[in-house]
Amino acid sequence: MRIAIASDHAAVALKSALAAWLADTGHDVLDLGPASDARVDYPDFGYKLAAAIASGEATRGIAICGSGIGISIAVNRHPALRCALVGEPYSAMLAREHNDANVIALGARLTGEDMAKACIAAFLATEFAGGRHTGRIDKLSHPHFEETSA
Ligand SMILES: O=C(CO)[C@H](O)[C@H](O)[C@H](O)COP(=O)(O)O
Repeated sequence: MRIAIASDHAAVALKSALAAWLADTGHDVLDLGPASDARVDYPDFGYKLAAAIASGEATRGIAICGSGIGISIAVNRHPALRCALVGEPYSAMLAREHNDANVIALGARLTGEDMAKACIAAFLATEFAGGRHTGRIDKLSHPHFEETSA
């Protein structure tokens, strides 16, 4: 399974550490940048990651910015992507089991390297449970915003 990883300037150091760790543990890693900590805009790298997953260039993705918020919003703009912002492994596991997330987002200014690794390990080890969750995932692909009568 190929894993794409991308960040903004706030998370370059964590991204490099995680990419090296993933490669050391036998994963095929696609590092989509940035290559330095020069200031960049998280949407550009979130969109790059989303495109790599949507095209099949990678199967799963890890998106990192300072808080994880901006880049997770960017990734989720792509209709084929489900990105979950996580800070501990239980959420990372549920993001796969219930939400079939293809990307997790992490906040480098909030989550340390060891916790980030634990989140990624849970994310990569968990399969989508299907069943009652399948229809809910389908609804995410076909959003509807009718007003309720309440
Ligand atoms: O998108 C974010 C906030 O939701 C990220 O934390 C960014 O990394 C952050 O906004 C970058 O901030 P900076 O002051 O430009 O380093």
